Amino acid sequence: MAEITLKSLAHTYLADPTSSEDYAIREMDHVWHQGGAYALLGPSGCGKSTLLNIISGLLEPSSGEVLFDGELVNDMPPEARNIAQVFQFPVVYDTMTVYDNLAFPLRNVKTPEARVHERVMEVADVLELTAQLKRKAKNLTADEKQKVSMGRGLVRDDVAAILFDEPLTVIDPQLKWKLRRKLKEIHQRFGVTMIYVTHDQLEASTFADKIAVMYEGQIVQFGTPRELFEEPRHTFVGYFIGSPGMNFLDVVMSDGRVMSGDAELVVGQHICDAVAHADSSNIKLGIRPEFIEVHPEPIEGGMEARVDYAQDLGTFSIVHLMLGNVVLKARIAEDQATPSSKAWLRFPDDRLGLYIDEYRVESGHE
Ligand SMILES: Nc1ncnc2c1ncn2[C@@H]1O[C@H](COP(=O)(O)OP(=O)(O)OP(=O)(O)O)[C@@H](O)[C@H]1O
Repeated sequence: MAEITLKSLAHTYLADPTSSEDYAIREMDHVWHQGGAYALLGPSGCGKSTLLNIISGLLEPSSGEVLFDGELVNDMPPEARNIAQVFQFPVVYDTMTVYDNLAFPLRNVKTPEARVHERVMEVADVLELTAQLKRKAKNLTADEKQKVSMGRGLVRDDVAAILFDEPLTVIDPQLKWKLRRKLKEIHQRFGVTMIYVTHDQLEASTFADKIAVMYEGQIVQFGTPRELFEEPRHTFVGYFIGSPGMNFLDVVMSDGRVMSGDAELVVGQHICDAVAHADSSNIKLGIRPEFIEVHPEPIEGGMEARVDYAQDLGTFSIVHLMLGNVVLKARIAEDQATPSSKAWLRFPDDRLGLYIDEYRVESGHE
């Protein structure tokens, strides 16, 4: 097992990059601590696979350093890095039995047969493959093949880390959930560093203790699922995490008032001061749909809004609102009255985030 450090790492696939947009990985520093269960979460094309391939050595970065336990590994080939990688699609030897497939990575490093047997049986047990051990891999279903592929990644206990690149894509939805829990269990049992790539927030938060959210080649936040939900450091994290995502209101200061579109916002003095002193014209206030207070009657400090419509989703409703010409979504619990045409909104001070140039700034909550 190892601590993996990325120092001033950047990668471009172009021969002559001219701007930061030409980089699949924009310069970053990051540490994956030994033994952690991590997710690398982000939309398609943000650079997740590129980053994994740089860690495993399949790809050489354009600049920067990759260190395992402080040792520079940039020039080390993938086989010497001791990294197990599980890909989106199964990598199995069709003509071998399941047992031999699972044993392969161990025999490859000359593990004694008694130990091979012990580990194969242990991994087969966790992945519920024991009954299939004697079958040829070519006769397995796609789900079973991917389980074998994952097993091959998990079977060695001396690896620096195991990297999973969207490993459950081909798995039947019902089995997906079960396998995610299994992976978590395996992590707890074996304690190896795991980095799990996905574009699915649910998948990331069921597996990982900490999630790195990637956007346009950068890790914009690294935190627990709760931190990402409660204090998104970047507007992208706000949009991407949560369902629906965070509301963001473009704001400006006008005659001493904080305005969003044609609506005056009722916010604390420290927010007014921060907006007034911001050194940018890209200023947003963010608030999660869960944290907007929605009142059916006028209330002190309430901002009058029009109710467009409400979606009843069983245990809660999503109310679509217009505050002046600004569209907002609020989430209301089932036991709370859903307003029909008008509502009065309050933004609790401690739930508001101020974002300047897309990054959250501390606004000095009182
Ligand atoms: N071999 C390559 N040659 C050129 N450009 C590439 C290559 N591989 C990836 N890219 C580009 O690099 C960027 C990052 O791609 P990458 O595959 O790392 O993203 P990703 O987050 O893993 O996406 P996905 O979830 O779709 O796999 C994208 O713009 C992609 O088009």
